[in-house]
Amino acid sequence: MKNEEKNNSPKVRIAVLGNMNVGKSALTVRYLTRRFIGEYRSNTDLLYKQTVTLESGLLDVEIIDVSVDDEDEGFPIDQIQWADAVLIVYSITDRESFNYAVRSLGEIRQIQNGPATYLVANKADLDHLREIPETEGASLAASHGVGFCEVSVAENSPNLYKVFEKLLVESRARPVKPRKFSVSKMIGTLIGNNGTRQPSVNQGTVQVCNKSELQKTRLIKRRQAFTAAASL
Ligand SMILES: Nc1nc2c(ncn2[C@@H]2O[C@H](COP(=O)(O)OP(=O)(O)OP(=O)(O)O)[C@@H](O)[C@H]2O)c(=O)[nH]1
Repeated sequence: MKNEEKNNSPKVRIAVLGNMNVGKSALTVRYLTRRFIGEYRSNTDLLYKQTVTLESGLLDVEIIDVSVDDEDEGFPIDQIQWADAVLIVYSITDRESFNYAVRSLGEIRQIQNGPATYLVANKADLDHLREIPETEGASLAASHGVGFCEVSVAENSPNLYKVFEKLLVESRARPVKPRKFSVSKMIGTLIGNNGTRQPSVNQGTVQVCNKSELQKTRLIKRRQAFTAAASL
């Protein structure tokens, strides 16, 4: 945590939130590595760290891929309060994932000085399986005053990069967020204190958060295999 405290470069934290199987991991990994990983299920939060280049210069970005599973019914308020920006993802083929997005937007709305938020409808390539018209997503976003677009992570929609950039730029323009938790304490809570070995994500890192040691070990091994395949 010492490094965390010493690092003075600008930093933005993004939480990627959405129901199961909507493509949160695929979206995050696509943004960070430009690669599409087809099979990427996990039941553990993952924290990605990477330095990205914006027009305004270098920016340290941390992205938490928030895991949702059947037993995990509560809204992940800690992760949302930790974040400067939230990207809510649903799948156009899955009405339940849209309902989850509706609930999440409602929860975020109740947070005072809440995070910059964007709504993303994924799997636009599966139009033949569509359950949610684009207009419905757009009007949901408009009713909460947040940005919206449809993307296909599989087909590498240019819009998905624009969404992350908009959130980063918007978060940078906001006053520094008064944090309820110390950064060190919050990161410690999210990732545990054993973050000694971090596999690389295309010059960034990924850390497993929260769950059992067995899951951590298994997932780190999967990520190492992935990063070996995905490094440019
Ligand atoms: N057709 C299509 N499939 C996609 C797209 N994005 C992701 N997928 C697939 O959707 C499935 C779920 O993707 P994940 O990235 O694991 O989704 P997730 O939201 O992280 O899922 P959880 O781990 O359950 O939280 C995988 O089989 C992906 O290959 C897309 O744009 N189009």
